Amino acid sequence: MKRTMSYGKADVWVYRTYAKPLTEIRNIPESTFSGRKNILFGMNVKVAVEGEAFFSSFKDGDNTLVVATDSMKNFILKHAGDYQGATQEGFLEFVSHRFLETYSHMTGIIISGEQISFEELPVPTNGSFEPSPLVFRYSLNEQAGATIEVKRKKDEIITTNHLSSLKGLKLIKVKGSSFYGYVKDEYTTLPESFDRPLFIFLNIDWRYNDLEDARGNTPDGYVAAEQVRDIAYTVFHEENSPSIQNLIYRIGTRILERFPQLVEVCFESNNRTWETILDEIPASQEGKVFTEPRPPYGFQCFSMTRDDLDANEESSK
Ligand SMILES: O=c1[nH]c(=O)c2[nH]c(=O)[nH]c2[nH]1
Repeated sequence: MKRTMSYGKADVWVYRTYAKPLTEIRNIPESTFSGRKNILFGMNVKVAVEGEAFFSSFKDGDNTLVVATDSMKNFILKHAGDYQGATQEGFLEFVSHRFLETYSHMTGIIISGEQISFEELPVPTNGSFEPSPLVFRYSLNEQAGATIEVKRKKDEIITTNHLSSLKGLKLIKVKGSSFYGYVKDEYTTLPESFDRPLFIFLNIDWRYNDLEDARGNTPDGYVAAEQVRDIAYTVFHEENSPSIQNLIYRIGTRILERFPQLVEVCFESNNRTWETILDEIPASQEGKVFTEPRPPYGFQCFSMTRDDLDANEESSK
């Protein structure tokens, strides 16, 4: 059995001002997103370092080759100043290659980041409102994420895996969702619902065919988490869903249709459907009252590739 052995640093908060703006984004009908100014480029980074050379630190307490995790934090922060690109994926790949270039006894790096979003704020400018280029609002909403894996292979440093993601998207649709027709047996207590308030938490991951697109250097190549978010809520808005399973399938289909540069989309969804307290309010045509559901919660995991898209096209012919 192969041993698990790595160590590293988490919660490395990086804030870089005036990074290169992200431009030349593919236009899609579901989104007005056209790029990021990157006046503030912030992320929370986690790095794990691999190498057989570290075995003696675990076995014998020999720290001769141990790069302190505190130094790793400094390394990441220092290189944030050197990064010339516009994307989190690009930065994580840049810094992980630098780790292997600098420390010859490191053989692999797994690095991930969650982008800290700061929202633009409109301020009065020349008789109308324009986004302030100086003041931003810290956002507690969903985040763009990325994971990069880099390995040393003989004399080369190779990026062996990459994944981009949208984490913690929380969407409520107040009506137009149902859930019925499921197995009924002696364990069933859930009433069928023909119109439920559907509250979902979504994590969505996507993988590019060519990593170069993820770096943000190719026109129309980069897929922004903001665009994935906009597709997710647009599909939710447009279509009545019979289940979360089917909803995420349709969101995935739309993402793969819009972005031919992607080979795979993966979902993890949570069902947080509110509990109905009042089905009718006498003074209101269609108002209801809800509260948070009690635990436990349901979840769905689903990954899809372009083969699923081709299967859809075949069946609609
Ligand atoms: O969209 C849903 N899928 C399920 O599988 C499920 N199960 C459940 O109890 N509620 C729901 N909702």
